[in-house]
Amino acid sequence: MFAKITAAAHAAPNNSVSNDKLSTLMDTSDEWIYSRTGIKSRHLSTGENTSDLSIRVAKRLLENANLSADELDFIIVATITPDSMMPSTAAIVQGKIGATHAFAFDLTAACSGFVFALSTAEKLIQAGSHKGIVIGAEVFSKVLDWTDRSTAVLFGDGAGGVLLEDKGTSPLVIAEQLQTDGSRGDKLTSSLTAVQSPFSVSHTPLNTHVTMDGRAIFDFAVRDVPKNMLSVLTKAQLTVDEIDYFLLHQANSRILDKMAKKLSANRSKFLQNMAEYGNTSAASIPILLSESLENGKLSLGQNQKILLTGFGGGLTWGTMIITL
Ligand SMILES: O=C(O)C1CCN(c2ccc(-c3cc(CO)ccc3Cl)cn2)CC1
Repeated sequence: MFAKITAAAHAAPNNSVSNDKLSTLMDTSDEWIYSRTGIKSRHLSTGENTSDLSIRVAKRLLENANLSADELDFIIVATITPDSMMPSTAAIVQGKIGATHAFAFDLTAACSGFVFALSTAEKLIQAGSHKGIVIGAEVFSKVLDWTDRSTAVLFGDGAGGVLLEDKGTSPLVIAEQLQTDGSRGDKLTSSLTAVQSPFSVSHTPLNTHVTMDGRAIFDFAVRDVPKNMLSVLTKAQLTVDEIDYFLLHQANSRILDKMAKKLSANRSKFLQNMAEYGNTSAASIPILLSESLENGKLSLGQNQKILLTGFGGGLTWGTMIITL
């Protein structure tokens, strides 16, 4: 059998913060933020951590699929804002929902995390696992520098996920290509840790907050990512017109404009919800997927072909063309 997405869900903190609200905290404006990014507001935690959002998603997935947690074989959480490194956020979820037969691990690939995790999960199903959940989750608000308006206004908190089961009668993934370029990793960083011990000879103070060379990352997104998308279309022997919808990492609406142009694709096929969520990193694609299934744009079991592309810190980027 093949892997199949049999449920999707998403969750976000109730606290929605508008651009105007942010302009009372720092020198910015709704006009600047919206015109440059397409973001109008974002959900920001008032106390929920990444595991709490992930647990809400996991419980909704199990409800939607009428499954009990002890039927799960694995849980993967893609995040760069875990509650802790040890235990992993996935392990916390496993314990809290009672998935007693599931192995669980976090996966770190920044804004490409959900795509990397879904690709990994498909291979677990092909290798014999029967049911697993893949969650992208972030509480980005805890790693942002709230005195840096160039990054603080861009990101938000949230989680989304899918249930994978070995019920497919054809492959889930038509084609994929995952890529990394660590030589440009310094262009987008967070949570740096220094070597500090009785044996360390010196240490330079680190900026543990999110740092981003916006120009470099924007250029990376416009130059490298479309090439990756086109090569996966070629591998799949599909044209852009044969893709029903494009679900790209929700970093910036102008990026989606440029991607659609580069691919000579219909811009209206590039779904987006950054207006409400901002950039939720590894959570952005699964939240968009879950909302698009809820609003009927996407449907499970109708053989829709969708193209998922994540891109961001690492640098990492990756595209999967999947059949729903
Ligand atoms: O001055 C302007 O117009 C600014 C210029 C800088 N901007 C940026 C730059 C980069 C990103 C971004 C971030 C990630 C990380 O998830 C991934 C992919 C991208 Cl393309 C988002 N916004 C905002 C508007």
